[in-house]
Amino acid sequence: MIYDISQTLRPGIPVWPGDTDYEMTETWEMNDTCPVKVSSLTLSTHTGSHADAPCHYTLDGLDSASTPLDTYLGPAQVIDLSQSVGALVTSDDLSGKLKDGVGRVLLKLFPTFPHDGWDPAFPAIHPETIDWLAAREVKLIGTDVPSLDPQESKTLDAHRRVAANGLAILEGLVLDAVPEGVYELIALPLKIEGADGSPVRAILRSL
Ligand SMILES: Nc1ccccc1C(=O)C[C@H](N)C(=O)O
Ligand SMILES: [Zn+2]
Ligand SMILES: [Zn+2]
Repeated sequence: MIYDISQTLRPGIPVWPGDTDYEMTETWEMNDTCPVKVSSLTLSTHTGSHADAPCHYTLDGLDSASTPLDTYLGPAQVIDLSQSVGALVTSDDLSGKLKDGVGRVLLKLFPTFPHDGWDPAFPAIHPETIDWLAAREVKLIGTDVPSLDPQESKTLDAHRRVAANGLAILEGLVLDAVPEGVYELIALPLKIEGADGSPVRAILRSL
């Protein structure tokens, strides 16, 4: 079975406060003299379900065109913390839940994904949790919230620990319909030179 865990990119999709609104413009219209329809897109690199690139949070970090592809392909464990999580996910929240050797963890923190709204107080990840996951061979952390750090964070402590441990990040996933378990994750960033992030079409395939 395939679970589509991607937000729909559409006019009005909620974006980070102050960031670029999503817009699609028709540049060619199909008609009697024009055989094609062609559009152009304006959007933030962090719109919807996306992969952060290291250069988003680290000076001289890799861009979306350079991040290793295999990180975004392979076994991933979905863990639902939405009924118990506080402001920050701690390793206590994950203790006893992490299956050995899966390598990718997708954390469901929203009880229901807010498709039409923005929750500025979304749960985030305690920086020590990143070190705890990295110590257990996790190389990708994904979540349904729009950032690993709280919205008001200026120090991006969780992102800093991701950089220190060389993990990959997926944010803005939609996990409402996915039962907890291990799946095959496919969520490749676009090959955009210089980009600090990229929308992904994220899916989970039953193993
Ligand atoms: N668009 C922004 C503008 C300014 C600061 C953060 C954002 C974010 O979108 C957060 C991002 N998704 C992150 O990786 O944490
Ligand atoms: Zn992001
Ligand atoms: Zn991020």
